[in-house]
Amino acid sequence: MRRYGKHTDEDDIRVRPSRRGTRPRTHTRPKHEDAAEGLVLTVDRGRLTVLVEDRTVTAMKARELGRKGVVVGDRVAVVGDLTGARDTLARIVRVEERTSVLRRTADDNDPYERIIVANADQLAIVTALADPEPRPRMIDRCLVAAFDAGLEPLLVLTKSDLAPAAPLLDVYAPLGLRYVVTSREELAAGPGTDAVRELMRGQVTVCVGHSGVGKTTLVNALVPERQRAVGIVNAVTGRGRHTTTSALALPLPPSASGANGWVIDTPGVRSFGLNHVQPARVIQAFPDLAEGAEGCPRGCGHNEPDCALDQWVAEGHADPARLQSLRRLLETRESREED
Ligand SMILES: Nc1nc2c(ncn2[C@@H]2O[C@H](COP(=O)(O)OP(=O)(O)OP(=O)(O)O)[C@@H](O)[C@H]2O)c(=O)[nH]1
Ligand SMILES: [Zn+2]
Repeated sequence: MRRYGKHTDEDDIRVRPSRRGTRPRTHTRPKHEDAAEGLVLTVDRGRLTVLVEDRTVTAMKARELGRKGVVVGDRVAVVGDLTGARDTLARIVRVEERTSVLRRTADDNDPYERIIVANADQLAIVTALADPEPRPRMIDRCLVAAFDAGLEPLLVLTKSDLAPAAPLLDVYAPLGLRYVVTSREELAAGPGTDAVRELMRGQVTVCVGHSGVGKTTLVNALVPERQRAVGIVNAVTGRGRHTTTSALALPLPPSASGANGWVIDTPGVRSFGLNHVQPARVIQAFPDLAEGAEGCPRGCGHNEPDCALDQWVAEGHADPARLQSLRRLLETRESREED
């Protein structure tokens, strides 16, 4: 497969023996060596908002990128007018290799699972403890997507004034997830917000949650700059508010330690695509079980009669509750998003 997104200078350097010595000679300069580095903040109908140093630049994909998609979180090389001034348009000429990709689920409007965020470290699954009721199937789907993409899950339980967190936390206890319990009042008070920010320091965190769970309340508390950031995007797109379903990357305020990080809001993204998920990848998030799965038949889905994990657990190598949780997660691949 052709690799894209990686541009090495070797491509442009030809080495040949020289009478004067054996030093490689550069015949052609690297393409776009004057390009600036940028971070894609949001995408709207082919227009990308890219952060270049401290400026927000509008850009388009250069023709030479072909069909390759450019998504929020991508590290890119941009050329052209980088002033960020009104009505200027820069060009994205290169997409750097991605450390992770997150796909949104296929839906009625689009039969394909598409990559929506690149280079994230963490997936914050925002769930209200009540109003609306927690939906464990939905949480499970998000967990599978996170494990598959190699992202660290973080459970953010909101509206703690309405219901206790313990029953839900009990369900997830075998997974040993990181979690935080919060409410609008706690977020408004400050220390509650700091506690959540602390779990996001220096990381790129994607936030996902169903409508009404309090995701906007959370993101607004985490990123006081949000309104301004949305304003900049609106100035670029000429719309009244951020109405696209594109993700939007927002900077966390800097902390005393200097590390800040990014929060990526995902309006309109309700779940993540799981059609491509391989059990072998999900089980990597369960090191205690992964070892036992080495005794499984090839291509084992881990819920068949000859799965070696039953024996592994019976022999006391791992907690039966862990195996139960793994099997429940693997089953979500067959469930529908609405379940
Ligand atoms: N009781 C209670 N209500 C909350 C809390 N956080 C948010 N809400 C309310 O829940 C409703 C939804 O909050 P939002 O922050 O808009 O939720 P959202 O997930 O962004 O929802 P959408 O905007 O529909 O996507 C609003 O009426 C909030 O005032 C909380 O901690 N406790
Ligand atoms: Zn198995």
